[in-house]
Amino acid sequence: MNTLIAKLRETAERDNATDLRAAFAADPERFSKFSVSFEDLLMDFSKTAINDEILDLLVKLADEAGVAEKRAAMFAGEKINITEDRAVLHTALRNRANTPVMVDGADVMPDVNEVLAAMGDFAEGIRTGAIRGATGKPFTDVVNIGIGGSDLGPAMTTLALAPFHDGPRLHYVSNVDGAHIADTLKGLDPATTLIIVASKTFTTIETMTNAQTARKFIASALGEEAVAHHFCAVSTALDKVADFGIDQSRVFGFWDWVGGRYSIWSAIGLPLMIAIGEKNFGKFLDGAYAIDNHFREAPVRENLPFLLGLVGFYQRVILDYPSRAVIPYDQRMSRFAAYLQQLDMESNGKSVTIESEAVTTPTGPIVWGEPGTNGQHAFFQLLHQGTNIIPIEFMIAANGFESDLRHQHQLLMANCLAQSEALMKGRSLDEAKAQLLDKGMDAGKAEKIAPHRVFSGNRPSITFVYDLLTPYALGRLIALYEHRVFVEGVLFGINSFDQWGVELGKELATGLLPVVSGKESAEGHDSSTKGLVAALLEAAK
Ligand SMILES: O=P(O)(O)OC[C@H]1O[C@H](O)[C@H](O)[C@@H](O)[C@@H]1O
Repeated sequence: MNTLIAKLRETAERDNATDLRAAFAADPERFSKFSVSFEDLLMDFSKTAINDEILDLLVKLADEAGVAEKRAAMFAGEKINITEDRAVLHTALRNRANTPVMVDGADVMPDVNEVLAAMGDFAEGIRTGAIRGATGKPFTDVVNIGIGGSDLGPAMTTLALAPFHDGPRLHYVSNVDGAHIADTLKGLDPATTLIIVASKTFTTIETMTNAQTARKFIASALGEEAVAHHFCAVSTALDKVADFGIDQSRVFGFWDWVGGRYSIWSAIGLPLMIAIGEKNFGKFLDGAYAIDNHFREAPVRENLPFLLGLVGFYQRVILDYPSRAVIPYDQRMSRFAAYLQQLDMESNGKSVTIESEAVTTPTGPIVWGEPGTNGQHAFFQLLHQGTNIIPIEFMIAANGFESDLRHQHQLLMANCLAQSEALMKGRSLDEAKAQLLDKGMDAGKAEKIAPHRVFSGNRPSITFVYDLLTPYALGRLIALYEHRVFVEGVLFGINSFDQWGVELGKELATGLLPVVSGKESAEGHDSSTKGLVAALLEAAK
């Protein structure tokens, strides 16, 4: 085993380093030591079981793993996604300085700029009504059809940036379940509806199937010729888009060096741009670019994504916590955890190292979450008193957009801070007993009830604070998480940029389609699959 990892484990146990209350009691400077800021974004990780010695060891481990060199290789366009022989350059999409970024000897920036400008023209045309539907009416509704990276980014950000949404209404269809598209199209007027078909590969069965359903919705109401006016596409597979019958002038390309889960900055962001406008989309890119520079330049101990990665690695590998929860105290961020699930779990849910060996440490944690305060009334019981320790990442803006509802924002802030404080401090048996006795309970009953009211405390969390959730601030937050996933991936020793784990199910689904359609027998499948097929076919009779 890596000696630094062994040393980290030893240190964690020896110092009882997980005792957060003791750490706060011993050091009044703990907050200032273990919190960092970039612009108005503050990351407080003082409520995690980190100390100077552990941080030093983690920094050494990052040195040994070559995080800095690999970071440079990523930004420089080296083909660090070795299993697909691809560069990893989502950072080029928000390279606002426009410095050359070379892949295979060619600068990618002219292509990046060209697509961004074309998206801007198209988005503004839709927003102003200069581009209209087949019957001459302006578009009131836009339906984005895509799944995974071609859905989660634009869907999450459109919701998060609702206060900036002044374009047509946006709808997102992803699931192959016909219910999703049926419910979405119900109530929409084909004459004023624009369909965006978004797929990096343009082969994804869900998206292709929903696109055909949407095509019928347009063509049956307005005629085949209307399809050209009501469809556009976003893809890296321009030949396949042409086969679908979408006009070249309505196709916005991106490149194989943009991973699906990193593609919100590319033409996949078109629906967001239509919603909030070209200028605000530019600010969203600016925010990510600011974090890119910070990640590249800031010393490790002041570097938010780097530190977030180190703490995440420590919690996953050294302390062996299997999951982490992301809890934004922001209703508009309600899809943020879903977005992070793809970003993090598809990137770091791996069991093989970059050298094709079995990993020797745990890799990516299970990521999940919901906005506060809602989560408090649902699953926080387990976070406070359950038998697993689940580190939490809280986020809270200092200001809401609803200035007339400031008192509600104050309640939101108070709740966010109360949760991290409660998780850290807990309540001892003596405190619980004393509280009950104070309330007048008799001693015998207090003895029995008090254990149920004990909180172990020492439960870790990180809190992010920022001024206001603007396009810039959101761009910054997403890029921060992208680079955190990168840092952890390097420390795990894996390739964070492929996703072979989604393939097997896809292959088997293709084989099972004729079986569940009753065209082929289930022979050759296991008895469970055969039994399930029989039950479904019987019930569908
Ligand atoms: O954009 P597409 O090619 O349609 O792919 C959509 C999604 O499907 C796949 O199964 C991958 O796991 C995702 O990384 C991807 O974002």
